[in-house]
Amino acid sequence: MAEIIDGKKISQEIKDELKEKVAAMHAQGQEVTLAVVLVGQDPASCVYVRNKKRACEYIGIRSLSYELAEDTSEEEVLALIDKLNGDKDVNGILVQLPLPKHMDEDKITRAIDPLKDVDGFHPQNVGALSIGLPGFVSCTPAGIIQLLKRSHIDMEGKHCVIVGRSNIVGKPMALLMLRENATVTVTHSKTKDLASVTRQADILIVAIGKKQFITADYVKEGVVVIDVGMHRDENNHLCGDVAYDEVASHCSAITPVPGGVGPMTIAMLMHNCLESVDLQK
Ligand SMILES: Nc1nc(=O)c2c([nH]1)NC[C@@H]1CN(c3ccc(C(=O)N[C@@H](CCC(=O)O)C(=O)O)cc3)C=[N+]21
Repeated sequence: MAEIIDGKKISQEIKDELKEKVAAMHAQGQEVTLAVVLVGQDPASCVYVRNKKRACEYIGIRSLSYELAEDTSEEEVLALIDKLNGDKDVNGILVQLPLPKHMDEDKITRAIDPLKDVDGFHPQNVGALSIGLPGFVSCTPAGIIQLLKRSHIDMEGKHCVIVGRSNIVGKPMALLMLRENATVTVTHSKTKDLASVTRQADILIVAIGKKQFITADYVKEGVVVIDVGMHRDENNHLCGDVAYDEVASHCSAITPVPGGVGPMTIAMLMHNCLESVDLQK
């Protein structure tokens, strides 16, 4: 039977550790503040933003929320970021993605002060990660490392196959796995005979954004499967990139959706908010 990696429980442990740290910071007169910018009313984004606010409240992080209309201009968003960059009482800045189509996400990401970029999306933080310098690490891949470490799953020398090469999950995931001394293979939509590659994985990390794409024939017996996907199935239930029901019985451990990677993303965002205070010193 596969061990079900409980992301809800592990994220709660992390949030409790952070809550204690924030209490100690408060005792020293140090506040922690996260500014969240949401443009438009994409329902999924609204849910995530609400969950982030709730996590901030729990931990004792002050959250400022900027909810802008869908038709806000790019200049207005850039002006707001500029103001938040210059505000010494703001430690972390997060601009919820996706942004409306009339905005250049790259340009907006680059406008955020790298020392306040708690998402870890700024090129300076991506570069820092790639050569092992201090900086913010993208929350989802950082959360996956924590899931594995806290489940006592050793990464050293293991073959980790990543499916998906996005800038916010696949690529930073590969760098973090290298840092843990795993042997890393990154696969993507142009990979030939994908199943023959994924079947070599000791640890398989799936972030392709295709509903229940990874079926039993993509895995070997005893693999650890991490599912980054988030979709709704025909019954409107949340499901991932992995066909959980048929894959789980082949795994030594697997993350569920919901209750796997998702809650860890938020816990690591909170972690980054605390780190931002130190980086700004
Ligand atoms: N600038 C930016 N930073 C992000 O980190 C960011 C973003 N934009 N845009 C959207 C994605 C997605 N994301 C999730 C966070 C938490 C859950 C999460 O908590 N999921 C719960 C279920 C939540 C539900 O019930 O819908 C779970 O998997 O158990 C999921 C997805 C952060 N993102």
